Amino acid sequence: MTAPLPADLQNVSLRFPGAANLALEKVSLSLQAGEVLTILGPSGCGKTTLLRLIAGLVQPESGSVRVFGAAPRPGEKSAIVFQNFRLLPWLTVEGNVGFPLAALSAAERARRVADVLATVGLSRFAQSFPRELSGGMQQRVALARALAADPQILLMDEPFASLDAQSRELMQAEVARLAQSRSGRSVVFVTHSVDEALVLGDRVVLMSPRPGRIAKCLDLPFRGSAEARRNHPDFSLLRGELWAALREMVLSDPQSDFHGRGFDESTE
Ligand SMILES: Nc1ncnc2c1ncn2[C@@H]1O[C@H](COP(=O)(O)OP(=O)(O)OP(=O)(O)O)[C@@H](O)[C@H]1O
Repeated sequence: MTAPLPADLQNVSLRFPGAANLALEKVSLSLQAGEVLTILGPSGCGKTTLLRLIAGLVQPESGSVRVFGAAPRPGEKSAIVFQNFRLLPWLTVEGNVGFPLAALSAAERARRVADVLATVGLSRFAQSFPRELSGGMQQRVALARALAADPQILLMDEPFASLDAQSRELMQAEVARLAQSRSGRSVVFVTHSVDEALVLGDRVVLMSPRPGRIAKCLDLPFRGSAEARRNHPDFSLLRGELWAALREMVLSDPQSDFHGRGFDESTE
């Protein structure tokens, strides 16, 4: 018997109460063990909703969502890292990271917290408060908190969007390292950045809005470091292809601020 997939969505449709459009329409997607799936698409195409379905935080109207062969339950197999960190300001780094581990004994909790803080390079800051840390470090704490529960699926919702360019690159390298270091853990990474999707993903899923659908799924022909990927002969080609598809979606979407506007390629 083959092992159940980390996540398997079949023909999933979902409409939020009162909404004119389906947030997702007939989305089918499978997540393999150990893979990094990057999800790219314009605002409102349902990227976050897709993550929330896998996390068991929302239910499909029709179709099925299975996580390791069962209906997903929040906090069971997956953990989410958000764009805005969501740290508790009155707790230290150690307190924040250990927060979801309340059910464990104090000794086991301390061991796990020390472990994940070492993984993200923050052992020296265990007693600091979030306000004493840079944005990049706060996002490392959020990542450590997600890893503390040892989830089999790490769901990342534009986690580096509010970081400066340098911190973002360092954090991307961190995620790439994590993805490679523990075989079996899968990552679903939502981003608005074509570059980030290509630098981190094994596969890139491009979504289109209103209703949210999967427009394209690319199996990337490169792996490894950001530098190795950028030097691959197909990198620019895929980057151009994804950009063109995104631009077309945004320009043809009546609800987009850019609807109907033409861009002169030479001035970009
Ligand atoms: N709780 C909710 N109630 C009502 N509508 C919602 C809710 N959450 C999302 N939506 C709507 O569902 C659609 C998909 O939203 P979602 O947040 O998944 O998109 P997204 O691709 O993640 O967008 P962004 O890139 O702007 O974060 C949007 O039209 C959004 O307005």
